[in-house]
Amino acid sequence: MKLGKIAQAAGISLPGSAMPTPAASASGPQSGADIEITGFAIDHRKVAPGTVFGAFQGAVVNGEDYIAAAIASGASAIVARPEASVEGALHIASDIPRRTFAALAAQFFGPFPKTIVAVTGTNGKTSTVEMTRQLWRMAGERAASIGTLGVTTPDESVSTGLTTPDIVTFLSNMSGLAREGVTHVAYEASSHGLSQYRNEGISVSAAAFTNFTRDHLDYHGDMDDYFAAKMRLFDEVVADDAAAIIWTGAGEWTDRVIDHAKRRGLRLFTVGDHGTSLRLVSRTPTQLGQTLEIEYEGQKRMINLPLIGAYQAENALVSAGLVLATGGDAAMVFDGLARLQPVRGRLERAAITQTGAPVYVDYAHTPDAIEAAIAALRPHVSGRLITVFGAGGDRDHGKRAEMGRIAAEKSDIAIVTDDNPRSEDPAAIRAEVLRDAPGAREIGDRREAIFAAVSEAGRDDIVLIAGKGHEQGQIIGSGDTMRILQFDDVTVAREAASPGAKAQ
Ligand SMILES: CC(=O)N[C@H]1[C@@H](OP(=O)(O)OP(=O)(O)OC[C@H]2O[C@@H](n3ccc(=O)[nH]c3=O)[C@H](O)[C@@H]2O)O[C@H](CO)[C@@H](O)[C@@H]1O[C@H](C)C(=O)N[C@@H](C)C(=O)N[C@H](CCC(=O)O)C(=O)O
Ligand SMILES: Nc1ncnc2c1ncn2[C@@H]1O[C@H](COP(=O)(O)OP(=O)(O)OP(=O)(O)O)[C@@H](O)[C@H]1O
Ligand SMILES: N[C@H](CCC[C@H](N)C(=O)O)C(=O)O
Ligand SMILES: [Mg+2]
Repeated sequence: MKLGKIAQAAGISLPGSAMPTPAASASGPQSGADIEITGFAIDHRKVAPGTVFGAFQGAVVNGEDYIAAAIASGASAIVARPEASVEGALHIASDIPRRTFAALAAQFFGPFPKTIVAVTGTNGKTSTVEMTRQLWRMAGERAASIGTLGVTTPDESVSTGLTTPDIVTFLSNMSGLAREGVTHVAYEASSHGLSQYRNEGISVSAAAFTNFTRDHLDYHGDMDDYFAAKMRLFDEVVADDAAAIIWTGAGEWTDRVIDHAKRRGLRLFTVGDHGTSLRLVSRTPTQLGQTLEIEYEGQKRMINLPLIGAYQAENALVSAGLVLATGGDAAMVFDGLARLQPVRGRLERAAITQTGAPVYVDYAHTPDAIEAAIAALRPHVSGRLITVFGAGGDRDHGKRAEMGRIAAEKSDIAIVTDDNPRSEDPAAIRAEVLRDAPGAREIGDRREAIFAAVSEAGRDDIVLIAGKGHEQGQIIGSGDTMRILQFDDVTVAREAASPGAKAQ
């Protein structure tokens, strides 16, 4: 495809073109319009002849340092800041190179599925995109989801390693899905992904907000900065006529999201106790799920959701909002809610101990999520709630003591263990988690901790294993010495619960 055609479709002017744009312009030895483009890359090691290379300043290295190497490998054009030095290829200069790159790449990779929706929020993104995919599938659509669980299509699920893949992977996945006949995609927009323009250039018909609490302050600095990253979804990423599906239970943050959506002129669709589009009138836990009374378009309905916990009801209703706001049929959506399958690693019942106590695996890795997971299980415990959890290394330190405090306060027994120590000393992470957790036990080895919890559990107790959910490994070390040791909470829980189980 010719660069001129790509740039024109993206609204970016190349030298000699009549169409100026304030954000980006191009200069270089030739106009560039006639250059035949073969691909897009953000890593110079993936550049082939005819590639457009995006040279971005990163958290670890400066991609501009690889411009010469990219040109040596055949890059035809470089998207970089105006001050970057580019010799021997067209310099597409931009003050926000990641955005300009995304806009160009999207023209190259399209067409994309017709209905694309995005979900942001501190917790609940994976659950919500997964439930949205399920609701569409039950309504007969060919649907997929992209997020922490990877790319899930009607036929398979493939891991990408990140919640929000890099822009090139994201756009090529999207076009691959379109080629497979997928028409509906729900994707997870993480704050890292949003601040790094990893998901741009496509037409997003609706965006949802689940909640906003502490996480990732290692990367974002403070809550306002973290929130601003998330708000790019509503301010810039979604289409002009998109819908904004907003959970109303997030206090002042809900009001702030509503302000952003209004300012952008989006169609507001509020969901929750105070939702005006989809109202949650009441919620009653049942043995295996919960009954939700909801009100939609003036009509009240009862839904038997086959999942436990307030948080799962919230995510399910936000998913319903996404499907309804993008043209889904109400009767099908509400019938679908009663048939939702559990999301992997989110309050997944992994085993029943020899004494009859259920063992749940959950992905809670923030203070708010630990609280939500415990609250979900509380109505189902007549004995003790035993929580096994830890905090990840090389991530927000400030959340650790808060996670410990909440787990110790809200559980009957809290066991602090390891969860992906990465480059840090695991004992030091545990010490931070234990700081405000009086009475909590410390068992560093995660397998031993799970075995201890399971052997402690009596008939009326429940065990919660939090933090790793669907993850398949324990990440130890970083850089060249990084290793991932196979570890799956569900498998270990089953081993611990089997007759004659031994930790070693
Ligand atoms: C902090 C962070 O988000 N880093 C991600 C980001 O890195 P960056 O842009 O800062 O990249 P960098 O490593 O400094 O390099 C800068 C540029 O030089 C390029 N480069 C680099 C080296 C080289 O030899 N050649 C080269 O061209 C890189 O491709 C990059 O474009 O872009 C990289 C490429 O897309 C990601 O792999 C990398 O994710 C790292 C591995 C990571 O751990 N990210 C986590 C924190 C993350 O993103 N998590 C979120 C949120 C999770 C959630 O709450 O759900 C997620 O969306 O997964
Ligand atoms: N709506 C919610 N409110 C509070 N806590 C929630 C909510 N949804 C999920 N959680 C908690 O957060 C955990 C992670 O859920 P999920 O994977 O859906 O979130 P996420 O936003 O995708 O997380 P990540 O940022 O790691 O990708 C759950 O296991 C649960 O403990
Ligand atoms: N996407 C989240 C997942 C954290 C999961 C937890 N197991 C950990 O390693 O901290 C992150 O990268 O912060
Ligand atoms: Mg996720």
